[in-house]
Amino acid sequence: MSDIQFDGVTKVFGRGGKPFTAIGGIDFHVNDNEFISVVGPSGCGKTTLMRMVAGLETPTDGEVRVGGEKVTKPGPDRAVVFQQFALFPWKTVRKNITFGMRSRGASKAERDEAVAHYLKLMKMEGTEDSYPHQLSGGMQQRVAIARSYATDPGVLLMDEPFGALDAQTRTIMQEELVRLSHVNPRTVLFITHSVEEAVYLADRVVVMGRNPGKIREVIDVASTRKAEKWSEEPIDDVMEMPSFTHLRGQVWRLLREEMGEDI
Ligand SMILES: Nc1ncnc2c1ncn2[C@@H]1O[C@H](COP(=O)(O)OP(=O)(O)OP(=O)(O)O)[C@@H](O)[C@H]1O
Repeated sequence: MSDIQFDGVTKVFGRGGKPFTAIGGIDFHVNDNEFISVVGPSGCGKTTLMRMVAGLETPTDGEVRVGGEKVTKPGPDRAVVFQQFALFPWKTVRKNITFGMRSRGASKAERDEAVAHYLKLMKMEGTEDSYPHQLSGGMQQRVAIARSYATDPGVLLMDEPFGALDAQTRTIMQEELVRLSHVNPRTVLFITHSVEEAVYLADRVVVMGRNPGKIREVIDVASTRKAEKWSEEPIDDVMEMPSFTHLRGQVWRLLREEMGEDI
């Protein structure tokens, strides 16, 4: 089980000698294998929330539990994918993908199998021996995603993973992530500034508000996706469906209210 439980999670930072409440008491449950997108105005605490699940930041009050265990430090059960690809430039694609597996003591046969499996899923066969600088930005990010899956974490934490990609590559990556999450379901927290991306990918979209950071509303997408068979259609067609534009409008309205004078 890799569910995530937030219980009264509060984070206070010291800023300029004064306490600043970045997250003001969040209670929320992410189900095992559920895909959650998180949207909200800049500075509402999305990254801070994710860092607390990753164990890179400790709540000032309350607690985060993953699979029932209180998070106190980073662990192999939680993989993080950031906007910057964060590959090792001096290692080949193969070695980048298997990095976490090696430190876990996986055998060569297991590593070879994982490389073949994920490169096939990512449509990147034949790039095993390439170095990151020989790949496009989209390909590098696919390797980063393959690496995070290869360590077999229960929870994937993605902070604007497609933010640095051009629009076309981003669309391809979104489709691939949906495909991957069918073949290889994981509990995912996905931060994005794109409302379309949030709605397209998620089972539920969490809209956050700020001052202090809190959950404003949670919007269910999974039931609509299933009823309208989104996964059988190409992304461009899904984004034109009334069921999609309705949900997108709902998230937009909430965000607009939260952003107030900023837009
Ligand atoms: N280490 C820190 N020390 C002090 N303040 C911090 C620290 N980290 C984050 N903050 C503050 O906490 C608030 C939330 O930051 P966070 O990066 O989590 O927001 P965000 O929603 O991810 O923003 P963005 O969408 O712009 O990336 C911001 O006001 C930020 O300045």
